[in-house]
Amino acid sequence: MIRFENVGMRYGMGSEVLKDISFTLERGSFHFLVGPSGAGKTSLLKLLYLAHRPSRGLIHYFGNDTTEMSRLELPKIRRRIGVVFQDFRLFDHLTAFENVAMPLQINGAKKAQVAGHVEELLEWVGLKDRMHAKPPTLSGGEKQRVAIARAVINKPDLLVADEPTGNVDPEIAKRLIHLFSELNKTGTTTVVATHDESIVEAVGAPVLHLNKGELEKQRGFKYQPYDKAVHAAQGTIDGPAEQSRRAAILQGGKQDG
Ligand SMILES: Nc1ncnc2c1ncn2[C@@H]1O[C@H](COP(=O)(O)OP(=O)(O)OP(=O)(O)O)[C@@H](O)[C@H]1O
Repeated sequence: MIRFENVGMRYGMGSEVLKDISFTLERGSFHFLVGPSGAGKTSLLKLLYLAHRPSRGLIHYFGNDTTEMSRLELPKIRRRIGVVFQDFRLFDHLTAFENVAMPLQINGAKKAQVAGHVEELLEWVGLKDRMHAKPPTLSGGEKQRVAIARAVINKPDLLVADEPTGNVDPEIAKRLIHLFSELNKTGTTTVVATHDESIVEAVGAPVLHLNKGELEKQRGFKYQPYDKAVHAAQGTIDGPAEQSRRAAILQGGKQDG
């Protein structure tokens, strides 16, 4: 469903912070992303939630090649992705309830439909009694839980979470990971970047291990080379034009900041 092939990424004119990243995320899979500080986890997540374009390589999304997508098409795909940012990015002028309700309202849900659903989710993350509070009055862990509720309320096709348990105690962390795995069971492909080895061990999901911008180990991970995947999906082999287009992109011929 999502495939990276020989992906590189750089910030501006700097050197590559991600190099030759290749993996496939099957629909409905759950993966952890681990690695030391500065390894490139947040950068890889930015590629995954389409906030940044690769400097080389191919990223396929829900059957589309992102290097071919226009800036108008990207927002449509982004609406299918829930993101928990490391720094939360809540709207300070809105209450916890309003922050969580926002993705539903953007998608056109009626106010009456929204209320019950938002309350239920806030209760689940242990914040029902804080739902009318605004982010500046919430603790770090409370903000994190609001950010998680907002990311999952739409049942996204892909959930990307950057250190989602970094500010909460172990009991809440367990609960949040349980929420992710429940959502995952309903079909949401999930990628969680974390430093917390105990969570990785407890869940036992496949792990992407980044080190200095490279994928070092892929425990329990299945990578199918592009040609084989296309061949399997379509029963065809790419024509020469497609092959040379791909070769040019993989060599960095098609750049974008
Ligand atoms: N906006 C940016 N501009 C330039 N370089 C950046 C930017 N953001 C990150 N980097 C660099 O990219 C590399 C990877 O950073 P990244 O934040 O992806 O790592 P990380 O594994 O998420 O680290 P941490 O665990 O500390 O959050 C680092 O060398 C970092 O200095």
